[in-house]
Amino acid sequence: MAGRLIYLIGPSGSGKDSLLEAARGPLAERGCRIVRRVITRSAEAVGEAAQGVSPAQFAALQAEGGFALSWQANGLSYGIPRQIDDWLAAGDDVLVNGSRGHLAQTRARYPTLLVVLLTVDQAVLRQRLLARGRESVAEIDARLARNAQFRDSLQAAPGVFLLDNSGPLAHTVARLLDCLEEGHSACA
Ligand SMILES: Nc1ncnc2c1ncn2[C@@H]1O[C@H](COP(=O)(O)OP(=O)(O)O)[C@@H](O)[C@H]1O
Ligand SMILES: O=P(O)(O)OC[C@H]1O[C@H](OP(=O)(O)OP(=O)(O)O)[C@H](O)[C@@H]1O
Repeated sequence: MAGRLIYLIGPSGSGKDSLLEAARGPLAERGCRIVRRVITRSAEAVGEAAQGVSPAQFAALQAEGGFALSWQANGLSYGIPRQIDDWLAAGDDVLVNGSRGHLAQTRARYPTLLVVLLTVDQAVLRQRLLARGRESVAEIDARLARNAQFRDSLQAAPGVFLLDNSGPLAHTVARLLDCLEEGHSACA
């Protein structure tokens, strides 16, 4: 039986990367893979969760069909390696750090996907982005404005599992694992 694509989305700074890192071990124990993204971000700003490439390298990978999914946002290009289709076909679940802006296209390609929307209060979000210190204040403001565009429509959308990350990360990890194990209606 084919595995399930779990599409984790949420505003920049909501904690997607932190959640993936914290849940990496328990997810692996449950046979769920986490794919490493390809991003046109400098190598020092990416880690285990992503591979940094130049725009030319990204274009070459895309041209040779290397991506199952790809999108542009925040001035960067993001690619999800095509390898996920082999994993899914082999019956493994695959968790992807995705894009809200690319949700419709992802749903078209993977109709049975589980969408997990990470939410955080906007004021907390701003504090977390400032504390993370990866972007300039102008870039942070642009991310917050982008979040405001998506927030209301996505939080009310059917088939989207809302996962609040305003509290301790350990709670969010536990809730994610519950969702995957219990077959919440949005997880079915
Ligand atoms: N539950 C949490 N409580 C406190 N800080 C958090 C929590 N989750 C994430 N953070 C912090 O918020 C910042 C943004 O998290 P990050 O994982 O980089 O978000 P994203 O990948 O969604 O942009 C990081 O500095 C991270 O340490
Ligand atoms: O359409 P959106 O939902 O806004 O998403 C756009 C991109 O921004 C996030 O990545 P990014 O590398 O910027 O992660 P960050 O959240 O850590 O900044 C997200 O994972 C998407 O790749």
